[in-house]
Amino acid sequence: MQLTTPYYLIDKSRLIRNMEKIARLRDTSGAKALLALKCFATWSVFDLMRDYMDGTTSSSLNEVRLGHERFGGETHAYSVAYADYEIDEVVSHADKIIFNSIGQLERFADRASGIARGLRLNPQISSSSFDLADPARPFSRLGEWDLAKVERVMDRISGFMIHNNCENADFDLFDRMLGVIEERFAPLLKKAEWVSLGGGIHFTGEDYPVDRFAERLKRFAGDYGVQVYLEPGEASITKSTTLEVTVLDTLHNGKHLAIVDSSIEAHMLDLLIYRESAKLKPNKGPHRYMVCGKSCLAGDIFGEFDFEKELKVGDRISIEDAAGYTMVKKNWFNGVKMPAIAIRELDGSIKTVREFTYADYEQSLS
Ligand SMILES: Cc1ncc(COP(=O)(O)O)c(C=O)c1O
Ligand SMILES: NCCCCNCC[C@H](N)C(=O)O
Repeated sequence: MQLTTPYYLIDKSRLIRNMEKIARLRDTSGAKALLALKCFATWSVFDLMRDYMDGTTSSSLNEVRLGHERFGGETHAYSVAYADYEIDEVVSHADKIIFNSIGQLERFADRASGIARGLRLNPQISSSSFDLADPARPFSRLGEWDLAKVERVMDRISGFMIHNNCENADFDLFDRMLGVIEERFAPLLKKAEWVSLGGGIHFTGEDYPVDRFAERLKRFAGDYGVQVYLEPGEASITKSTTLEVTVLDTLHNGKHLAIVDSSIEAHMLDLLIYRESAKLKPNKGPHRYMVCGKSCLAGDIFGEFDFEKELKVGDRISIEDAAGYTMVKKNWFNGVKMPAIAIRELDGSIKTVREFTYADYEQSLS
């Protein structure tokens, strides 16, 4: 039976391709891999993912709890700032807690004395071409960079987290930036037991030199005597998922337009935030359409794509690469029907794991 659109469709066989690359990297480099829940937190596939990854990392109390309860393994807690009322519960779910600032560390170190504590370092360089996602942007609040200040709190921490990559598919750039990190922070790294190099490294992408990457991580671990962690979000789930939609209307207003039963604003928000087009395959043929969402936002547009045939009401469209920063960011703008979440199992069968109803919409408000 055809499922009713819209729905996100996670394909386990595609997900496994990423997982196998991650597992190979762990074996060859000795690095541990933690899923960044901020990017992808659809726990129905955690049973598959946990066989290939060491655990999760988080950005909030809710995420650390989800990681602990639904994924298991090693659970890292990080937040830009913890509130007094949440710190004890955060600690109860975590193996390690990483503070974003010395101020937070000093405030909460004693309440986190039962688990490993760390600090976020900001190396003041990044691979991000997006100001919005650049942790090293001017006046950044993300981590400490003053070596002397960090030296003074070394007795309260055993490791560091450094996240400065963003969709970085260029190994040489990663390598150079790690070199700068070593130059800047060598005295601190030598005193650490573990270092997380964060996420944003696209090592599961095609043609990424995974062996060189593994060798670099292993060398870094050996030089400083640290356990290296990676926090892949996008790299864990890239190309595993589609957003399945249906054409509701077609118009011609100088261009051919197709309106679908979804919304980029509500269901693939990152594309709108970063001004990127959605991806469609094969995107070939003589009929060009602007594929638009059904919210009232004038710019609710997935992109312009080429089709073999003219689109008509009822046609199905599959939007590619719809796992990262989508389901975790979906919202009820315009009350648009929220996509269900479905999984294509390894035997090809599809099961719906979550549907959202009017009650969910109503209960999201009061
Ligand atoms: C600290 C940290 N770790 C990991 C990630 C995951 O990044 P990505 O999904 O690009 O791999 C992020 C992204 O925000 C992050 O801030
Ligand atoms: N596709 C456009 C850029 C996406 C950036 N994603 C990662 C954001 C993450 N929150 C970060 O800040 O590193």
